[in-house]
Amino acid sequence: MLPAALDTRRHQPAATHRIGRGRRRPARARRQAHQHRGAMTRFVVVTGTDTGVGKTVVTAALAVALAARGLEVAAVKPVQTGVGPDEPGDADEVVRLTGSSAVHELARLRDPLAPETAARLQGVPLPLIAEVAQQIRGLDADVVLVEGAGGLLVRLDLDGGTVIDLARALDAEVVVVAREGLGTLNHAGLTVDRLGSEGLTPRLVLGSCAAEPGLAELNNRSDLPRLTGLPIDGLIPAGAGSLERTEFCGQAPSWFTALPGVV
Ligand SMILES: Nc1ncnc2c1ncn2[C@@H]1O[C@H](COP(=O)(O)OP(=O)(O)OP(=O)(O)O)[C@@H](O)[C@H]1O
Ligand SMILES: C[C@H](N)[C@H](N)CCCCCC(=O)O
Ligand SMILES: [Mg+2]
Repeated sequence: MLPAALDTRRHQPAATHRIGRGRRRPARARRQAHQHRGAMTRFVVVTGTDTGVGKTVVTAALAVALAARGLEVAAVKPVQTGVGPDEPGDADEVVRLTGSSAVHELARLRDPLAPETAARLQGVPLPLIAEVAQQIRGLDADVVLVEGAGGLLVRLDLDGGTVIDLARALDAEVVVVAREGLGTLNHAGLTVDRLGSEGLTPRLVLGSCAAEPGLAELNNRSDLPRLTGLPIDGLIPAGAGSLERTEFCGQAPSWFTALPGVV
């Protein structure tokens, strides 16, 4: 858990239990486990080909699927934009879907814009990517999921830092959430190519898959792996974001054929 002073969310998540887990291990056992895993913590950055592609829902689904493997999972939204002080943001959505209390939002800005733009308009600073990475490294978990804002090149600080810089600072795996419909071949291709040129090898997940896919959706499921060189590791069914927690936690592990953050 982040020390309270670092967890700048204005309101605590609803009273919740761990992701799909029963009682938390006693504090001494958790400290011993954390000391043991120390550098063993693995980081997964969840980015997307765009805003609104399903990064938050995928973050929640990954948290459930990893916890189902017996892993302690934490989730972080470094910068939330477009919500007021007492409105639910992405971190709250992850809490609602998973029941986890290990979910953190580090900064919140009023305008529904890119974090850099929203911060400039609000006249407030943003922590630099290096500072964000340091805070995230302080988390006590086997796997830490980090959701970006918008797509890959959206600036998360006032120094030009993006989720690419954060992934590099955390030596993180990168999950790219893509749409399944027409247009995704270009968006996913651009995103994957840019990550490759940065020396990062992403995984692909489709954020919202129709129960009855049309011509483009069907062909994209084979064209995306063929053109990006990446398998599709997860298909999140359309409507997943509207499921009740019990259904979401029961179904989420089945949506993935491979998981990041697992050695
Ligand atoms: N599988 C899904 N089925 C139905 N609705 C979904 C699904 N995934 C996402 N949505 C809905 O689409 C909207 C955008 O999804 P989400 O918030 O996950 O996108 P995002 O990529 O996280 O956006 P942002 O860049 O703002 O963080 C939300 O209202 C969410 O509930
Ligand atoms: C406000 C919304 N919820 C997103 N988190 C912010 C998306 C910024 C997208 C910027 C852009 O690509 O033009
Ligand atoms: Mg989101």
